[in-house]
Amino acid sequence: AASLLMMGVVSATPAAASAADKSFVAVKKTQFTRNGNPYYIAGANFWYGAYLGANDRPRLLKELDTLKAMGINNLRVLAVSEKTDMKSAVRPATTNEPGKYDERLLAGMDYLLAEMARRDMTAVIYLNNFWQWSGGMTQYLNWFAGTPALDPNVTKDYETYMRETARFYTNEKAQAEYRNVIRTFIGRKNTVTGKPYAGDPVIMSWQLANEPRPGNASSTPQEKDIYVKWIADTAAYIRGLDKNHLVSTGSEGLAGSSQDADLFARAHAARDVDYLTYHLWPKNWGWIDSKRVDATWSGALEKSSHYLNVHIDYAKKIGKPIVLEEFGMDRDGASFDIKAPTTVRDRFYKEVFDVVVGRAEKGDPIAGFNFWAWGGAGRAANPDYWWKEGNDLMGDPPQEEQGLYSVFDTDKSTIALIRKYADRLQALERK
Ligand SMILES: O=C1NC[C@H](CO)[C@@H](O)[C@@H]1O
Repeated sequence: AASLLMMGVVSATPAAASAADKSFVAVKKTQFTRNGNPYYIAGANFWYGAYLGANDRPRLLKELDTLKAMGINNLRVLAVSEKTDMKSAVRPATTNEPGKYDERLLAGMDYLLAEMARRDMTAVIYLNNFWQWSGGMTQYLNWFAGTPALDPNVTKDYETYMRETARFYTNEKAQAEYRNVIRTFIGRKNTVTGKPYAGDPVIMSWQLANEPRPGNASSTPQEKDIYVKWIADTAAYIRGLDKNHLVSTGSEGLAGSSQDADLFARAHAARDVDYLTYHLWPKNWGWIDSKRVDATWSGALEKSSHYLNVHIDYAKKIGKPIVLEEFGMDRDGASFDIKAPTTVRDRFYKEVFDVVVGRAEKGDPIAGFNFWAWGGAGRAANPDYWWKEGNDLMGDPPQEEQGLYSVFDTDKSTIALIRKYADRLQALERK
């Protein structure tokens, strides 16, 4: 135990702070509070933040300073990755095989959290992934069910991938190892600050996974019940380890709930799920054709506006805050080139912000946003824009072209837009 303690893997002391400690983000009816004030999220997706904490600290500090300067107060980051043969997954992984965790990479999260705390930022940390780009649930099944980890970028068969990946929820050995990872991670002591994670207010929320889905579009009532139970049980397990931090699911909303509003409500009614999440992807969901924007923009805007508003209405009914923790749009003409304009992206971001910030200002239960995703100083390394091990990491994980949705440090118009709306949200904290 001493060696584990020395490695900062387990904490010797229980969570230092009590739940009454106001420095932790908490929920009060349908709002977040922090340090006794309302708290709003002007956030970024920064999935690779801990990787920079391990492998490129000078770049990490620069990215955090740039993000702080544009009003960002929250980062949504990947906790762990699983080693896999799947081509479009990030390498190296924090988990090389069940129970074998890379301490050097885990210490990357220590450094990230220490530097975020110095900038008064908070972190939403997801502990698994429904998608393949960090190994994720399908890799757990490869370990414990012996099923092949089928990279949907290769098979092009997402329906099969989603149905098979959802078997993760009922595979006992996979669940046991997932809980080992949760316990190891939440029980960790930060090797930079000496603080136990469970007692560190820099963390806002533990998230079950990135975009967990009940299965594919035709998921059965039984699969939906399994999904609801997995969320409730896993959220309760996390609560049992850590009474200080919020718990969230990482759901996309209806798009991640087989378009079943009752399922979304049941899944998020769980006692230990503290707030709701949703994601908005007009291009991924086929609402907009980036090469035919004139013909498809109005339909995409109408669907997006409905999606944005209906989930805030769900949050009102369920009585919990909601965060739009992912949204994105590609560059003009579906280009990946950093020199391509971002006219359509900026127009889309403005529409999103007008709904999110506008309804937050009216006191509705929308607590803010995280745009997807910060690319910062990262640059695509290959003419085909695909990622290879050793290349810069950026907002687009390895399963997507490097430059698809990333907001780079040279995208001045988008950064200015984010800053403007971040300021409006921060103004609400002073009321
Ligand atoms: O969580 C996610 N949501 C959408 C992103 C962009 O397609 C994707 O990269 C990621 O898996």
